[in-house]
Amino acid sequence: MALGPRCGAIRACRRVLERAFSLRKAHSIKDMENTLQLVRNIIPPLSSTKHKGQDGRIGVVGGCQEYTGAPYFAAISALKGADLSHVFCASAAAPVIKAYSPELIVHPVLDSPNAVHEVEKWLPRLHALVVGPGLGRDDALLRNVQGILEVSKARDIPVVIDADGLWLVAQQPALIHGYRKAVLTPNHVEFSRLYDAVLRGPMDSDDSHGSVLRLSQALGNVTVVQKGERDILSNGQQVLVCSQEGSSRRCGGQGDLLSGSLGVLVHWALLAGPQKTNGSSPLLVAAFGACSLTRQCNHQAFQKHGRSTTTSDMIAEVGAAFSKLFET
Ligand SMILES: NC(=O)C1=CN([C@@H]2O[C@H](COP(=O)(O)OP(=O)(O)OC[C@H]3O[C@@H](n4cnc5c(N)ncnc54)[C@H](O)[C@@H]3O)[C@@H](O)[C@H]2O)[C@@H](O)CC1
Ligand SMILES: Nc1ncnc2c1ncn2[C@@H]1O[C@H](COP(=O)(O)OP(=O)(O)OP(=O)(O)O)[C@@H](O)[C@H]1O
Ligand SMILES: [Mg+2]
Repeated sequence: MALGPRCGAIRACRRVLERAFSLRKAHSIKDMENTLQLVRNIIPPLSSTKHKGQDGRIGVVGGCQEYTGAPYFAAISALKGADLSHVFCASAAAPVIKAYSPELIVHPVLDSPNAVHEVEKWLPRLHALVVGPGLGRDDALLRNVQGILEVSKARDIPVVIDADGLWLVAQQPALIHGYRKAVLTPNHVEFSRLYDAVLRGPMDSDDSHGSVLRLSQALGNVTVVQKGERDILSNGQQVLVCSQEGSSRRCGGQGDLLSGSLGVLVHWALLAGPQKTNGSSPLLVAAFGACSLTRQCNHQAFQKHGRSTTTSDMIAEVGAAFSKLFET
């Protein structure tokens, strides 16, 4: 009997908390829907008057003897929206990547002494670069990639930097400091490494929004996408959260799908400009689009394949996931 009023108070308290939680959830669903609408605004219409290349010519810089899957995943994901997709890789990786797909244009140049020039001559024909998937950490390759980043910046080419490209940036943050056309896509470990290198101290794991915001600011407002259970995105001014439903399957290669699709979305977003993104940064909107797409692919693939889901299964879902999210 004595517990009666206390139980009532606990129930009332729980109702208040549940209501607050469901309001917060409703609010974040509304935010997500508003941002998805901005992504829809930047997608170029398909048209019979366009020529090959107009919807995007994307380059992936990565691929070495050990890693051939990552550059393939990134490049084929880019090609699901773009018209042409190039891979600039080490010579040992090229025949393997070519054999995975006749649809990719593969240049075995990354370990050549002229690597920077060999890539630079293609830059006038490319709209964006994705730098890092499967690059490895060989010093000579990293030096070449440093040169490629420098010439890309000089030509104002947008760059998505992922995987071992982030390793390079952690060694030399000045390489991309203040470059407003760069997007970094670190996973949990890559983010801590970058944060440590740039802010010279461990991140506050209880404040992921603040950590992403501070890293972006410290890099001169470069866009940062911290991948994880929820993806947190910032350009040092705004913070977006993507919690599109995925699954609990965490096979390797999902980040490559994200960076490749982001390559083409970045091009589309910059082409569309801030009037189509309602004043939000086009790069943030593009990044939100790539995060939502990757997570939706993961969700759909998991429905069909469960625990055996692989990144190839997710790539097979790109078309349907894109339609569901962006062509509704
Ligand atoms: N099939 C392929 O060729 C693939 C190649 N990959 C390449 O492999 C190279 C190394 O990439 P890694 O991502 O392994 O980078 P790192 O070598 O920096 O390793 C990161 C480590 O952190 C762990 N990790 C990841 N997320 C974590 C989290 N949330 N919490 C705790 N630990 C976490 C991973 O298991 C991994 O051991 C890159 O070049 C990458 O592109 C990957 O993209 C996966 C697919
Ligand atoms: N715990 C999680 N729950 C749901 N989705 C997640 C979780 N962790 C990562 N993701 C999603 O998986 C995708 C890839 O993120 P991940 O952290 O696996 O990247 P990665 O380690 O770079 O992948 P890769 O193996 O390609 O290198 C992102 O879209 C991210 O949103
Ligand atoms: Mg990765």
